[in-house]
Amino acid sequence: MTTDIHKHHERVLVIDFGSQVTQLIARRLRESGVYCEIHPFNNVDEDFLAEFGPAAVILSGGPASVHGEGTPRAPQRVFEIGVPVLGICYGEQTMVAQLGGSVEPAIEREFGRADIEIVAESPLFDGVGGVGHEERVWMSHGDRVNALPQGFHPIAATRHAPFAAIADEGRRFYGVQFHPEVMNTPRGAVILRNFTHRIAGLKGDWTMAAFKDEAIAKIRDQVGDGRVICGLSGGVDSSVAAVLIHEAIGDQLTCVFVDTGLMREGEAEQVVSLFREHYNIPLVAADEEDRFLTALAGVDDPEKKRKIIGGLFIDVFEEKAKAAGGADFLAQGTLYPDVIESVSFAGGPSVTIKSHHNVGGLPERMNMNLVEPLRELFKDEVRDLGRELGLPESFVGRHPFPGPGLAIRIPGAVTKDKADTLRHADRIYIEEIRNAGLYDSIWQAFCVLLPVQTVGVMGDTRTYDHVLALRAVTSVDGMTADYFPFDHDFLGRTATRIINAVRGVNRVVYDVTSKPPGTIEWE
Ligand SMILES: Nc1ncnc2c1ncn2[C@@H]1O[C@H](COP(=O)(O)OP(=O)(O)OP(=O)(O)O)[C@@H](O)[C@H]1O
Ligand SMILES: O=c1[nH]c(=O)c2[nH+]cn([C@@H]3O[C@H](COP(=O)(O)O)[C@@H](O)[C@H]3O)c2[nH]1
Ligand SMILES: NC(=O)CC[C@H](N)C(=O)O
Ligand SMILES: [Mg+2]
Repeated sequence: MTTDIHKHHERVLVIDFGSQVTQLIARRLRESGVYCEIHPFNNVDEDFLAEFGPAAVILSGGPASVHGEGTPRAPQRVFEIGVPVLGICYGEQTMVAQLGGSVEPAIEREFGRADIEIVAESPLFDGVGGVGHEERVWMSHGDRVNALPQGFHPIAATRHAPFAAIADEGRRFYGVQFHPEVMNTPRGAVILRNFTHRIAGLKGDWTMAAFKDEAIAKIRDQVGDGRVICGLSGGVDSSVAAVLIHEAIGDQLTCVFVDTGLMREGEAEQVVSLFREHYNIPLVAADEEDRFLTALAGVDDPEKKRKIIGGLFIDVFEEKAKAAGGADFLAQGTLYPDVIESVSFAGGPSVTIKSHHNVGGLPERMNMNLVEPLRELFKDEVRDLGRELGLPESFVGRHPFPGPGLAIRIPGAVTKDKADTLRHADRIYIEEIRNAGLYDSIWQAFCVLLPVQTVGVMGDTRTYDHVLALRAVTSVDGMTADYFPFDHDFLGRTATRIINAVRGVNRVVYDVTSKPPGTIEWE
């Protein structure tokens, strides 16, 4: 259902018809200071609409065809509550069909870039252009509107889609065949902002400062005088969650940092000093290197490694919670993308690619309630909140780091020696990335120590050492990723430095695989 936070803000409801890019609608709105939530079309009924009380509604795109039988529709009530409605692609098509117009398979389908021509003045195109202006947009559709409902007129057209944008200015209903939410529609954000700010009259009251105060009040309310335990990894999400909760309830919070022996160089020290010394947050640092390495000895199957690590995390949390006198709540850094229920048209079970370690299994076994203060936020918003809370940039801007740590960057059996080698190489690689000013342009970068030895020659001697792979990707949410296009100078310089400095490595390669078909990590 809806969250409590929204009650204090102007809010937009995004009704999801299953488009691949629905999340981007929410991002664009949030970027302009508007709070919104995404809900699947089949969860939005009259009661829900009344409770949510949207100031405007956006209907997303989707894979179905409006003229197909039994395809999704927006709840008719959406058009009766007197708020502005914007239909995007499928959203435009279903709005047209539901209000008395019609949709047909297009003669020419349009995928990719297209130019629309504005054919009537409309507040939707304020600052974009007037009649006759051509604007670059991104299209992805096989159907098109061929007759408008009463009250509508076209405001933009393409050669193949005479109703590329439509408006009923009286009722404040708008439809666009293109996707304003994607970056490939350069002025899409302006168009969405026109809808929320000019047409719906929203002020944009969603700021991290406001969020912070409300979240603190909400945590106090939920936790009362209970005790909270929080797994702290030193990553962005758990760090921000911990600092926020600490502001709310102080010493009722205990953080547990597990040093798995599979962390990056200096990481354990940094986490402990930041949280103990700078924030004075009670932190149990559990040095469990031996335990993790012993449990992993000789295990080379990636899934087995992940399961062993996940299980040990739970054991350690359980022990530390008991030692701290028990806990009533478990804090997690769950983010909004983890929460959104996406609409699945494909059906059928999905396959497990990797068992991501998570502490989600913990509460049931330990009988604790969850505190998840970041559930409404995207990662970049979490970073903003971290800044708002005064977390140093060195934490806020960090690349994500997986819970299983270096274990999944050492294909084959993990040993302490290998972990040390990898740590050393990784430190140099990241240093080179920082020196080149590239750290913030890369979403995640790391080294992988391969279980392959090759022959080399160093100082006239034969070597027979390991191959190290460098990985760096760009991404928005880790779901898809592209390899980062380093220049050859950078790669050459970094390879030389690593081979000279790191014992046990005599060859360096760069991974140029995107995701899909690869994954970001190698295991
Ligand atoms: N070494 C660790 N010690 C304690 N808890 C951990 C550790 N590693 C992971 N966790 C727990 O698992 C959760 C999920 O890890 P995840 O890597 O997804 O998030 P994060 O580390 O907070 O942020 P980031 O995505 O930036 O790395 C963390 O929020 C934290 O609660
Ligand atoms: O907390 C985590 N526990 C895990 O078990 C785990 N496995 C992968 N990752 C991180 O998730 C993102 C996507 O990784 P993949 O493309 O390799 O699946 C990347 O950012 C990975 O680093 C994990 N994070
Ligand atoms: N991107 C969309 O929303 C596509 C809508 C519809 N499936 C079409 O092909 O026209
Ligand atoms: Mg992490």
